[in-house]
Amino acid sequence: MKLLDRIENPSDLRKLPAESLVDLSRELREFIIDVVAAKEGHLGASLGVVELTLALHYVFNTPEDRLIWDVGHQAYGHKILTGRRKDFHTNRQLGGISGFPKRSESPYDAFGTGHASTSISAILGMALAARLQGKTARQHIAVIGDASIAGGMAFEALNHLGVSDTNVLIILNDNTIGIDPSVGALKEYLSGSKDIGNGQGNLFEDLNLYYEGPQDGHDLPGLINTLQKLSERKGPKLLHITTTKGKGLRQAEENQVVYHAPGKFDKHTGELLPKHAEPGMGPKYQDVFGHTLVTLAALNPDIVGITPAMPTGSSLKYLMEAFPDRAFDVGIAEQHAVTLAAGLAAEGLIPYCAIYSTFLQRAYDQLIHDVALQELRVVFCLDRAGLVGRDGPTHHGIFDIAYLRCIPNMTLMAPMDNRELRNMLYSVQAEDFGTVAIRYPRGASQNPDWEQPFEAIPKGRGRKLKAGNRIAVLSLGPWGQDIAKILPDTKDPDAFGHYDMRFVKPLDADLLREIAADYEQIVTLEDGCKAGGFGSAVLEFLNSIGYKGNTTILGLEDSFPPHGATSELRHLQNLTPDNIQTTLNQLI
Ligand SMILES: Cc1ncc(C[n+]2csc(CCOP(=O)(O)OP(=O)(O)O)c2C)c(N)n1
Ligand SMILES: CC(=O)[C@@H](O)[C@H](O)COP(=O)(O)O
Ligand SMILES: [Mg+2]
Repeated sequence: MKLLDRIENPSDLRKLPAESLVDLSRELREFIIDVVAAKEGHLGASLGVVELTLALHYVFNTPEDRLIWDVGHQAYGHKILTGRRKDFHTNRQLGGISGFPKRSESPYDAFGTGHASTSISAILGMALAARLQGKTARQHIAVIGDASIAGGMAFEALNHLGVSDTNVLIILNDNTIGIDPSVGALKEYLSGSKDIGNGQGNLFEDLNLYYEGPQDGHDLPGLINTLQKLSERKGPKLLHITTTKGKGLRQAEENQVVYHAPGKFDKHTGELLPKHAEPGMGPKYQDVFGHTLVTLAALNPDIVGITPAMPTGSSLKYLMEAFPDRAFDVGIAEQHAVTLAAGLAAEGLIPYCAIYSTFLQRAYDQLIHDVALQELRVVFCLDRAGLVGRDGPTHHGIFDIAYLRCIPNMTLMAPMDNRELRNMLYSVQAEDFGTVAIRYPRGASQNPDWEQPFEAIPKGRGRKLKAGNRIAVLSLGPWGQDIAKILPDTKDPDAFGHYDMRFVKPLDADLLREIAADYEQIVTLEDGCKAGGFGSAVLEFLNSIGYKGNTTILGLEDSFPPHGATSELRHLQNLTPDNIQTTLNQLI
């Protein structure tokens, strides 16, 4: 029997002699590789912390001692050792375990994560609570990566931690990379000062933390030793370890960007399995964005690009390659990215700031105070808008319509397909739309021949795609393509008109008046939360002009959608193309 099969939870682990843990680390790595090869998910980060994970659960008394994993994409080993080995094959599947720590899933998941740089604040909160509640023996540990510790929240928390006199241990897992290589002065400080442990000018010691390191994070006996020593030391402390992302799988070590989340691969050879593109599909929306921006930047010298730590994911990397001086990866720093864009715009440049919809949530005040209020011309390219699939509730980009449309001076639009995305990106530099957000989803678009000559889209103008005589369907974004396919198969195709509204703000008031005059019913459709979204905006307008017909809003219910394939999540919301067709038939 394998050692790993004997571990139901960390108390089993703690019964093992320390000498057997190196064998266990091999088994744990192999287990992660086996499952992720077939089921997909985040790989490199978990492989890099196998020794750390074993050492932490061996030395500390989890779950009584609190352990938080920043971002949480590196917590697969933690899940496997804490009661979820048998369920691990369900990782990120609908109804299965989450790909991130989740409080409702296990008492060992002390804090839910997914977005970066939260762990130090959260663990400090727990440590302060322990002190107030008289739990003086409890230990509090946060594991944070070299890219995540550069995030503003982490710095804010370190500032507090250093004067807190709490029982907190921060483990800085330094593998010199985030998803893409880490950037910035802190990265240079960490990688350039191999002897920052010598006490001279050590940033962390200067912030009042007891510091140990840099230490080899793959030396399991060494780690256990250090953690045992640190567990006996009171006060805030930081252990700096160096690890290799992807450790134990050659390809993952050599190609760390791709093997961050590689998709399916051969568990024996490590080679990626080919992805089968569906016939008739176009490139990913991200690539349409990335390549179009390069074309536009060549035409317009005022264009610059910004990404907070997602050059590959957002495809801003193409601009970084073509115009290195005009593209900025600022690291995990969404708030800085937005205000940086404001500064560039204030000087007359046109920043295209590519941010995942879910991560822009973090920079809401910057968006209002630094950009919109000052009427600055910044183009927010809101990637991963709508349901994102297996990353789940921490990552769905479903709130942006609601949180953006209430901001004065904003223009908010969504392309129905890749050509429209291309034309929107073109239009916002040809004409001044002010502060703009263009939202588009994760993954493949339709239309292989998307690179057509640019056509300007006038601000606030939707378009009629099909006339009808009873019910108007007003779609926003790519789900409009489903409508175009569904309508001919409804019970009465002539009944339905179809409008691609393109803009949530400003709404196309002229077109809406026309629609209200011509149709007895209106249906809206969006890949976003219904509460306060596009449908709400249309309903508010129709109410203001005294529309007497029925309005049906189709969108996501007032809940956090779980993780799973996007098609499954649409099914749960009654929003697959088939579901929508049924709904439309019922309205006739
Ligand atoms: C606020 C926020 N921005 C961006 C991301 C996307 N993201 C997930 S993991 C990651 C890199 C994390 O790097 P690091 O902290 O060094 O951990 P490692 O992957 O190297 O273990 C990024 C940018 C995120 N999860 N949260
Ligand atoms: C953990 C994290 O936040 C990222 O790795 C995220 O999973 C990336 O999502 P995409 O795969 O959509 O780029
Ligand atoms: Mg890292």
